[in-house]
Amino acid sequence: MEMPSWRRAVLKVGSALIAPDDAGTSSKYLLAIARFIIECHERGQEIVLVSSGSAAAGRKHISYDGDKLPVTIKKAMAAVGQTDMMANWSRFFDFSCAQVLLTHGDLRDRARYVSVRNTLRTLLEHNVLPIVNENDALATDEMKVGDNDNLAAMVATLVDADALIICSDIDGLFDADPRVKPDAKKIPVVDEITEEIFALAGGTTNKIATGGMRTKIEAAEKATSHGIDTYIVNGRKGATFEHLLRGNNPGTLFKRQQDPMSNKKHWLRHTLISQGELVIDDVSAEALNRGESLTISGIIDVQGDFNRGDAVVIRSASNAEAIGKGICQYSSHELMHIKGQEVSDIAEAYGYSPISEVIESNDLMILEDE
Ligand SMILES: Nc1ncnc2c1ncn2[C@@H]1O[C@H](COP(=O)(O)OP(=O)(O)O)[C@@H](O)[C@H]1O
Ligand SMILES: N[C@@H](CCC(=O)OP(=O)(O)O)C(=O)O
Repeated sequence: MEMPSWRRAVLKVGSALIAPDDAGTSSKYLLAIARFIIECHERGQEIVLVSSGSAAAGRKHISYDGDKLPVTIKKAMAAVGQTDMMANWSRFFDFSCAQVLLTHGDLRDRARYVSVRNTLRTLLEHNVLPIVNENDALATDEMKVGDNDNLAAMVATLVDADALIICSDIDGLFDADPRVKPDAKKIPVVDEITEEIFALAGGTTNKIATGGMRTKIEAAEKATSHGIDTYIVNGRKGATFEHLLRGNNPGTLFKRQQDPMSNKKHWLRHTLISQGELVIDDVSAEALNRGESLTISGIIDVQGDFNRGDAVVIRSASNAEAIGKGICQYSSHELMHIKGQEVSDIAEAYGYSPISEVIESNDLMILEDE
């Protein structure tokens, strides 16, 4: 099967390929992947590599016998394994590699998001191979993306890639986990990611991997909604990369949506985590649907504890469904005092005149827009 051509791709490589035998990093599978990256460079196709495997690589430096790794041990393994993982990649290339360690905190802050985007674009302009991983050594639960499939999708939208290629230890998405159901069938193309597609996904049996199939489908959902074709392929097979170079689809292709979201709306929808909720009246809900901003007078209720600049979900009082998400210019504490009031009344009562826009239309994403 033919695959669409691409100019810039994000290539995600899972832990099972970096450190396959529980004995630190290995070149066993990376050689074919590195050859693929070199060939893409020679053709003028740009690659951003998102590489897992720091914790898997670090296992040989920090011994731990228990079954479930404590977070501190995993972080220590990631810190020591990250340098091994980078060194293992670098030795394959004549061009330079750059280490870029990110957390979700870097991606949900718009200024930091734009800054990372500029850095990655500059590295590509200078023919440097960016190698991205989550900054596991210091990321806390609140700060982290948590898995590199979703991180790779966020990076793909960040650099406006045309393709996201997720290299795993399996041939693609099957109608059930083939390790559990050996007669499961591979699905070559997914036109639309629905709940039925998510229901096919099981977890991982690999102790050091994070996602399993579910996070790969989440990543495909993020990327395809940004107009990025997404592939899940088997990185253990050299033939995979020969197929990719010939323009064939060796795994599962999740087709990009024809009507992708704008970069900022995508960031709001898929990268920002909401910290609270605003319940608004029907008049305001209609105004939002017309593309207007949300004002103080339309707010009926405020839920959660959030600061200025945090993302919040918006619901209308007459409908339980969320209608949108946006960046709030007020904290929950401030809004509790002024919600539902006209600016002139607030000025009279409190002696100051606040801005009436709680969420500007530019910082707002209506869910029906998708
Ligand atoms: N429907 C499915 N199709 C294919 N693989 C599946 C499915 N459900 C669960 N899996 C499991 O997902 C695993 C790949 O995810 P994971 O172990 O996290 O790999 P990686 O380290 O590459 O991210 C496969 O080895 C397979 O056992
Ligand atoms: N950031 C982690 C990997 C997290 C992850 O998603 O792992 P995997 O499921 O193997 O892609 C690491 O480098 O160990």
